[in-house]
Amino acid sequence: MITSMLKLKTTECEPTNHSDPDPDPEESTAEKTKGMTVIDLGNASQVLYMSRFLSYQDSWDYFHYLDKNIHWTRPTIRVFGRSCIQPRDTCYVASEGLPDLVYSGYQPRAYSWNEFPPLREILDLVHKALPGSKFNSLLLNRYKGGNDYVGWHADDEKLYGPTPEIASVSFGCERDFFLKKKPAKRNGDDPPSKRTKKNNDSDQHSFVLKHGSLLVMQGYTQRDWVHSVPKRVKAGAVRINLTFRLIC
Ligand SMILES: O=C(O)CCC(=O)C(=O)O
Ligand SMILES: [Fe+2]
Repeated sequence: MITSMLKLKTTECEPTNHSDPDPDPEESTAEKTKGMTVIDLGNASQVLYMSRFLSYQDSWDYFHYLDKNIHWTRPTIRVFGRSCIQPRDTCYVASEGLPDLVYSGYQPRAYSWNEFPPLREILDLVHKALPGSKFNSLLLNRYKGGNDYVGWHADDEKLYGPTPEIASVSFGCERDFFLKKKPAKRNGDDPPSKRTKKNNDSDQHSFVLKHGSLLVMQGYTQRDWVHSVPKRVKAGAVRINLTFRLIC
């Protein structure tokens, strides 16, 4: 039950049918226990996915709270030496006394958990679902429609350490989430035949991140893989995503 917020009116972007059967991503390679699908990416990297982490109605209540109350901004960032407006809204929440986060030349202001009690509730639920996990910061994203996206990247900032665990909770419009293996480092001594490696099916994975779902990246996923949420022109509605992280 959501205790720390008022119930808000629903909008017409909410789908009415919420009892769809929910196929497992990549059934053949995935293991599933207690509603959690585990995808082994190899070399000590793995992804967990839970499509119904939060109930349908709680998820809409959180969505409306976050959409209305978070101090969203769309900052200017630097990508490949060029300044551009980040193609989605963002906000950052972190525990006190942590080193500042800087990404793509941008240092977000860190808000306190106390300002947004529902975020603490979601954090507690994530901790419960992932025994042994400990998150102390949160990057929020709001995709206002299908033109908003996040390009290929890894969350490999030094302050997260060598094997960051990143827990991602999604609300609202479903969007694709892609994972792709980073190209192997080239060895100049290799003959040309060895330098061009064909793409393998196991080097790419895709998920449709459902309303109320939880996706977790673990192990060396940030070192060896990149991920993205591409543009989807037909995705008209808003999606909100929370990524919980631990600053060491
Ligand atoms: O929106 C998502 O699902 C992913 C967001 C993401 O990759 C990030 O904030 O680093
Ligand atoms: Fe990311």
